[in-house]
Formats: sequence, structure tokens, C-alpha cells
Amino acid sequence: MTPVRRILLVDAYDSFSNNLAALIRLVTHADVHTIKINTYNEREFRRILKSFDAIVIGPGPGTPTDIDDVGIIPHIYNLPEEEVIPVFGVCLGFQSLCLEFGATISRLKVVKHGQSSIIKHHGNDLFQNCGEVDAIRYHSLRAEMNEEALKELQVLAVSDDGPEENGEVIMAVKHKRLPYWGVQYHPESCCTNLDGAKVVANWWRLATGWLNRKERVSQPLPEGWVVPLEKQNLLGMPRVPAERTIYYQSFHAPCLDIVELCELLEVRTQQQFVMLDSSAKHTGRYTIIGVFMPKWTDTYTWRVGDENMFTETFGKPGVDQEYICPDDSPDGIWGDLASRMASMSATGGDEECPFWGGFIGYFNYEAGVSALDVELASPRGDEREGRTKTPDMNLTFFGRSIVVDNISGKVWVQTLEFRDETWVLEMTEKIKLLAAMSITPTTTPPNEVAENGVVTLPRSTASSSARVTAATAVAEPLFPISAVKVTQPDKEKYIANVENCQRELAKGESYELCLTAQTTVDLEIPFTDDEDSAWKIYKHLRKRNPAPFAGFYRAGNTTLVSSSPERFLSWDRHGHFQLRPIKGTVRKAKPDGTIVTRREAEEILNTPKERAENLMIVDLIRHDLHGVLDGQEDEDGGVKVSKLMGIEEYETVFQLVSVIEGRMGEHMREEGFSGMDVLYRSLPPGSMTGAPKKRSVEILQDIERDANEGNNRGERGVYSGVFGYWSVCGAGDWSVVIRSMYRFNEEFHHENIARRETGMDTRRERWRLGAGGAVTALSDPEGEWEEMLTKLNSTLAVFQ
Ligand SMILES: C=C(O[C@@H]1C=C(C(=O)O)C=C[C@H]1O)C(=O)O
Ligand SMILES: NC(=O)CC[C@H](N)C(=O)O
Repeated sequence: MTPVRRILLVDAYDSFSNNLAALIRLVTHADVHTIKINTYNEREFRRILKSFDAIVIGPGPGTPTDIDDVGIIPHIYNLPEEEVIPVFGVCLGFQSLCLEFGATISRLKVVKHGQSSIIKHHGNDLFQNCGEVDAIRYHSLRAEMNEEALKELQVLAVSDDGPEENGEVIMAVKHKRLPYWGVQYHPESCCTNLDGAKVVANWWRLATGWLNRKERVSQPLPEGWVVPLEKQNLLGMPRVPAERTIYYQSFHAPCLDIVELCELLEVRTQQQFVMLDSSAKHTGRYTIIGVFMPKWTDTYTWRVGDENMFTETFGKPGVDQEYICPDDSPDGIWGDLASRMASMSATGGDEECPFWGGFIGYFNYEAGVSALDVELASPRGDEREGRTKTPDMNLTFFGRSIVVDNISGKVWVQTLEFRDETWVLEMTEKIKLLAAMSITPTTTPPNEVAENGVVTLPRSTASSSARVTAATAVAEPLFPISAVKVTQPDKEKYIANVENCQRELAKGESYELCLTAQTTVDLEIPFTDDEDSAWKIYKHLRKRNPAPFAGFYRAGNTTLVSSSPERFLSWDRHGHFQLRPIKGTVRKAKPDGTIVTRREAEEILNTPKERAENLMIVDLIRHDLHGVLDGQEDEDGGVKVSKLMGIEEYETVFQLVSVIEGRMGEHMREEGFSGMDVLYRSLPPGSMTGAPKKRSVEILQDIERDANEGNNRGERGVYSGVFGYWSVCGAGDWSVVIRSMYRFNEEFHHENIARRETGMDTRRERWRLGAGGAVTALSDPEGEWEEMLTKLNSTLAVFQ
């Protein structure tokens, strides 16, 4: 039996390399190990190569002429004769091959990011038995041949971009003597056709042919070869059996009104209140309320870089600190959460109910950036206001909860606490009574529910127009206009930043950048008005901009009011994962006052620009999922795109939405992996960064820092983070914090005391809103500004 071959994938910090690894694994049946371009020095690298049969050099940001972008790669082509090893280069890897043998690297006149081209080839070598190759390209740079290069390299394929664009662009080469091949396009993209992916099989046939002729045999892996980091789980030990048992009551209450339910639970007067809501009847389905228990419910907050986590217990004065990690371990807080959850997992809940108790809260954008191992700009924006006041992680653990299925009308009242049955029974009675007193059924008839729990909206444009009109109708303002001061991003600055982004795209530093900007709303509220502003805003937003991932979170010094349409990541207790990135936005209201129909939206969203934007994120998310889920022993593991660029209708916009799914097999879960491993390794959400994620985050941090004067200093804060739950039953669901607003409860605390003392009649509070959009090479800066405003206005309109 021939031993299993080993392939080394050298990753240049790209967001598609795990897709490439998955494709190679599938096609070659070899073991694929991934290292970064700078994991090893030259000496170590050469030693390691002896254990491999071939190298794949992946795509990446930057240019092959810059050593920082390619690291170890050039050494691969300069190995002594006896160490030569077959190579397959993709995009940056292809360009580095061409550069090494004399080609010149220049910029494309018209860059190609997420767009497809027909690749012209002769059906030989890499393209043997390939029919029409329709392939996705992600590049700003090109390799151009000259006499010197043509002595060594043979061109195998080109694409003809036409004289208006780039003319003929080289798409594949091989070395004439040495076992080196490369392609400029991306065989691993989900939109490259099968003939385009076949080159990997052909390369492997050619590479193994060469290996056999040379009788090159690889050595065993070096002693102590470490498991790639991604394969270590946060828990660091096998799954622990559940110790707790949940007690619950369930009943049907189709007339239950969520707002009334929250008011029954005293949202108006409670200092702390937490709810994940589904106010639109598609995608989202459940409303989950975490019920605070005096002296019992803990809220955990943490700041990036801190060794301590803070714990605040509801109804108890003071804050406790707990040591969690040394500064240099990025896993610290995440590992800590995984252990906490392991010790709290429970059994005995209703299979139908997604949440049985557990953590609810958010990780902000900066928490995600640090999980990606990118250093945060310093100093942090709020440093002078006290570090604990603006947590990057803010989670509350709930033993008591109420869950409402907004489709079937089923309600669960549950507790994880010991001897807490009385609370469950009393709460059940209260809710039944509340529902009985309600008048109109608020749930959707079950026949609109698809099998997967996703409800499709009616296609009728007439009904949608009516709804938009209602949503945009001028209502009584929530706060008197004179009490509201809005500070919006500066238009010129935003447009200049779109252009800054596009300059980076043209250089090959990124393929797509999700640029954002911050808006603040300062309110002056009479001391006599004791109705809580946050709840007032939420109720309004719930009606005005109903959203599948809406929610309200007030704990740990923060109030977050969300009407997000975007699921980031969900997982169920059986290891099924789902991500639903949105990219591509059309505003429904036209400037002339009429409404965009679904057909018109389809026309706008079916353009290369919008589809490219969406595709890049789909490929990026596949990569994120592959990163954790690949290499499982269970056969049912894997990643698939179950919906590509569907059009979804929301209150004020149409959006292009894709769905990517994956499965974590039982074997992995037994080892101790959980949904948190996937969440941790997928932050921040790719739809809020662009691709490749790491470089894009770095670029955006620079660009946005410059844009955000005032106390944000380029931080996105809760906006762009994720908001959701991780339940003791093993399930989780997290949305992207967009179309949302938040405030830090203690901001102006001292000023407000002074105001009252000096006899002023108003108190101050500041709400923060972010908005943005993906910038690509095809973006029109003015259009991007408009798109940002459209998104901003979906929430800002509450104040106008
Ligand atoms: C950046 C925002 O939204 C993101 C960007 C989108 C786009 O570029 O079309 C769509 C949804 C979100 O992923 C926002 O709402 O502020
Ligand atoms: N996808 C890639 O590898 C891109 C390579 C290079 N950064 C370019 O833009 O051309």
C-alpha cells in the first residue's frame, strides 16, 4: 500500500486558503498541512520540506515583490537540485512563480475581484480533459512575460479581457524544466466551474508523475511536529457530561404580545434587561428573554488586553475581578468561557426549544479584531473615561429564561436553578393571563413556514409598498427635535475614504473593504420624563424596522438596541452550523417617492458589482468554516453553500443574502470542540471587514481611525460586533450588530448629577450608531455614501 502523501500549503494570510486546502484534500486524498509564510525561517523550512511531497502556495494580499507579503515563498524556487519539490501556485503563489523566473509584475488597468472569466487553454497539461473553464478571479496585479521569462516558463492559459480593459492576461503557466505550475484564477472559489477546479487533479497527476520518476520519497513528519493551532480546541479537554437539569413549563399562547411581555417583566424600570427578539417573520423565529434573578445573575465584562474579567451580580453592589489570562494568550477569555460553559451544560430541556439558559450578550468589533490577532490602534478611544466602562465583551449568564416561538405561538418558561420550580409555575400563570387579555394574534400562520424554519415573505410588491409607506410615514417624533443633536460623518471625508479604500484595492492589498463610519446622537431628556428612552426607542424600531435579529441588551454598563437583519453564525446542539452573510443593498424608497419593486431590485442586485461583493464574502466564510471543521473523522462533516445570493426583502431595503452551512461531527464534539470554537475563529464577521480579512482589518483600522474624530478614535465598538447567545444545551445564535444603536449607561453620569444639583431640568445621554458598506473596485464613491446613509437611516430615523 502506498503511504498517504503529504502536501504543505503555504498561506500568505489569505481568506480563501482553507477552501484551497479543502479542494486539494478532496482531489488528491493527501494530508494537507497549512503553515503561514512566516512560520519558519529558511533553515527550518528546508528541514520540514523533506517530510512533504508537494507544496501549494496560496493566494494573498500585497505583491510578490514585497518580502513581507511573501515571506518564505521565494526560497521554494531556489532549493538545491536534490531538494526540489513539486509546486502549485495560486494567484499570489502564481505571481511569485512568474516573478522568480523573470516575469514582471504590474497592475491591472481594470482589477478583477470576485468576477468570472472564460479561461482560454489548449486542453493539455494542467488543462487536460478540461472543457470550458469559467473561473473566478481575485487580483489587482498581473504577470507579464518577456524573453527571459519565456526561456523558463510556458504559458498554458490566458483570459481575454478585451482592449478596453486589460487585453490578454496570463492565467496559467508551467516551468519548462522544473515541476512548478501556477494559475492566476481561483480554482477553489465556489463559483469557479468544475472544469476550472479540475486543474488541481491534473496538477496532482503531473506532480506525482514527477515524484515517481525522480523516486522522491518523503520522510516521516519531524519529531514534535505540532498540530496546527486551529485544531486545538478552546476547552482543551474532552467534552464534560452535563451536570445540571433544566425545569420548564411550556404552553401555547398565540396571542402573546412581546412588548407587553417585556413590560410585564418591568423592562421600563429595570436597570438591566435582556432580550433577543425576532420582530420580522423571516429567518429569525424566537424571542428569548433572559430573566435577572436578584443576587444571582452574573454579568461578565472584559476588555481586550486585560488579564481580568469583571463580574457584576444583579442586585448586589460592587464588581468582582477574576484573573483569566496572561496578556499574551489570545485564547484566554475564550478558553475561560468554554470552561465555564462546560461546567454548566444541562440536559432535560425541550428539544424544540433552542435556548435553555446560558450566556446572552455581545462581543464587540475590537474583541473580534483581537481574536484575529491584529493589534488594536492605541490608545483606545475611551481610555480616559475608565477602562471597565466600555467592555469589549459583555455577557450575562441566565439560569431563568422565557422563550417564545413567534411562529407556532409556543412559550417556554425555564430555569436551571435549584429548587426554582415555583418561579416557573408563577411566571407561567402570569404569561397565560397576559396572553388571554391580548386581543390580536401576533404570530404567523404555520403554513408560511418552510421546513427549515425559514419563512418567506410574500412576493407581492403591492403589500411591500404599503409596508414601506407605513414604515417611512412621518410619525410623531419620539423626542422633541430641539432635544436631539445628530453628529453624522462628514460626506467629503467619507468619499475620500472610499477612494482610499479603492487605492488599496488597486494595489492588491485587499479584494473588498467594508468601510464604516460613526454617528452620534445626543439627547437632552427632561428629568421629569421618567419613561426609559432605550425602551421607547426599541419599541419604535420594532415597529418601524422589524428585523429577524432584533434585540435589547442592558447590562454591564451598556444598552444595545438592535434591529439587525443579519445572522452571523448559528449552531444547533447537533453540530449544524449556519452563516447568512448579507452583501448587496438596495434602498426601497426612490428619490421620486415611489417604491422599488422586487423585480427592479433583482435587476440591480444581479449585476457583476453586487454579485462580486457577495461572492467574496461567501468564499471568505467558507474559508472560516473550513478552518475549524475540516479534517474531521466523521464523514458527515463539511461545508456547503446552500443558498447563493438570494434576494430578501426588509422594511426599507432589499438585500442579497447567501447561506453557508457546515457540520461538526460527533467525534469533534466529543473531543471538546463547540460552536464557540467556530465563533472565535470567525470573528470579526467577514461581511463587516472584507477580504482577505486580516489585511482588510488592518487597512480599515488605519482609514477609519483617521475619519472618526471625537472619542471613537477609529473604534467601531459594539457596532460590527456580534450579539446573541450560547446556551447550556449546546446551541448558539449570533447576529451581526448593524442597524443598531448603543450607549454606555454611565456616560454623563457625573454631569447629570451636577445638572440636577444645579437645578437644570434635563439630563444627557449619547447614542452611537455605525453604518457602512462594502467598497470594491467597482464602487462609485457617491453611491457608497448614499448606501451608508440608507443603512444609517434605517435606525437614525427613530430620532427624526
Ligand atoms: C455595514 C453595514 O452592513 C453590511 C454591509 C452590507 C453591504 O455592503 O451591502 C450589507 C449588510 C452588512 O453586512 C451596515 O449596515 O452598516
Ligand atoms: N488573490 C490573490 O492572491 C491576489 C494576489 C495579489 N495581491 C493581487 O491582487 O493581484
